Amino acid sequence: NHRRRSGGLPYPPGPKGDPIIGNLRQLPDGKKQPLHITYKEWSKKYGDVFSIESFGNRVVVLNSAHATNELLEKRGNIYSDRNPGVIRRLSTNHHFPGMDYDEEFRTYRKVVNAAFNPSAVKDYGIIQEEETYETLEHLLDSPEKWFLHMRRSAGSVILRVTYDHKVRALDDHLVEINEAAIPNNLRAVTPTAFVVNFVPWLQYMPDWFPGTAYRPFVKEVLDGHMRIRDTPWVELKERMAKGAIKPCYASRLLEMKGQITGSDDEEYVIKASAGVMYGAAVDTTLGTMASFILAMLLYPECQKKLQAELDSVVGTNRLPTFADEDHLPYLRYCVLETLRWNPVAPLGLSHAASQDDVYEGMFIPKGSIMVANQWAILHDENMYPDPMKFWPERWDGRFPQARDARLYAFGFNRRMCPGRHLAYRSVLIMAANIVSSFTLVPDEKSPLPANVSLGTGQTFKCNFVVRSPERAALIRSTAASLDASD
Ligand code: HEM
Repeated sequence: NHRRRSGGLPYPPGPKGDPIIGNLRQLPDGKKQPLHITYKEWSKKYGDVFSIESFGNRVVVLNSAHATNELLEKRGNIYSDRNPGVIRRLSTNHHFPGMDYDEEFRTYRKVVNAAFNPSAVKDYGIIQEEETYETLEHLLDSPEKWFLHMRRSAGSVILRVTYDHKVRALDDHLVEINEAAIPNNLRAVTPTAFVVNFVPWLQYMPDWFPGTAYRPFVKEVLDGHMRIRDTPWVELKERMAKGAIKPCYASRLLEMKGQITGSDDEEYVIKASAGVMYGAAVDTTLGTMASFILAMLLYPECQKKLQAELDSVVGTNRLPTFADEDHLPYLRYCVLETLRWNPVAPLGLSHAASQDDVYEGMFIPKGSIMVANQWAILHDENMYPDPMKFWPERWDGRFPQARDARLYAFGFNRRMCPGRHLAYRSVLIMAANIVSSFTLVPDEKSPLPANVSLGTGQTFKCNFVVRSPERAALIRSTAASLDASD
């Protein structure tokens, strides 16, 4: 069958496996070193496109911009499904990040883009500024809890943007139901997490049969989706009925209801799409902020240069706003460099092939899981010389071959992160304000990690030294004016 479908062409090369279980024994578990590093090493041996296989499931790993351009971008129409695991499929119920690239998915993306395109996102700038100023005050009060303050801030930005719901503390009820759903969602999209993903006929066996214990898990995932969709929606509708709501993703889309895609169930699409935002936004934005802070600690000369730019453009009598962005090139380089130097999703979110395909003489069968090693691309020395170094100046035009880090850090083509404009601006405004108000100094007794990885809850110590009593007073007075307008 393979010979007929592939015309005798080989699969992309890879480590030699065993019969049936394939590469199961070679699969790195990521404990010794992160997977993206192992994959980059293997790409030197097998080529920038290599593959591994187990129980007939093939994973194709793309380690170069050339390969992601040729496949995920140019042939995006056949490489935009999600991984074909049974669990992913069973737990996708209107959860669009897990959907294949089908009609329903396209409706969701249309709706999301209507409220998250670059011009719509500008309207949320005021929310991002206010949450940033509030975080500065929290950093003055309890700098040792910087990670928690930023978590609150990231949560409040996304819940205000989505539902006009302000988060005052991390015990907020919407934060809690969203946080509770995240681990299950991550497990649901991990192809190796359940036997039934490898042995699909298990789904037709009775509950007593070994390997069917995934069923309560799927129910839990689906229940979690319902909770995070319904709870804020009911509250939103109540407040809208009273006329007590500021413009946000949900209200903006409800005003356009019926005109976005023409479909009858547009309100359900708005509600279900809103429900995925917290989970997609918080850890990613927070991880990127933590990477920025780490970079400022490890590269104090960059921090000094950024402070000098902010001082000369913004001065000392006010805090940075989005209106300053165009005058702060070094700030923009620092944010791009953060996304490149320590991408928080180093292997992105895998896609899948919806058809058989041939690439440079290699056969890629339908259903293959496509992993883009975004970290390897963002550390390709042909585009980014001296790639391990945090070097914002690389973005000043001196390397014409350096493609914008956002083209890789946010994924590809039809699945590319729809929150990228919002995310970029969240990091930019927070980075500007923190460095303009504080000097970040490493803690002498605690060594710094070399990088930050997502979802581990791993953090590090950083001293936030306010730059002057006047700046502290400015933070207090700005935060007080926010409280007054609340
Ligand atoms: C710096 C922060 C962020 C990074 C690095 C990031 C990165 C990514 C990546 C790599 C993907 C997978 C793309 C692909 O499959 O090719 C993705 C998907 C997604 N992101 Fe983000 N993201 C960030 C912030 C956000 C924010 C703030 C939101 C919401 C406002 C968001 C919403 C989503 C959604 C809904 C998807 C799924 C898209 C789909 O399946 O079609 N992300 N993101």
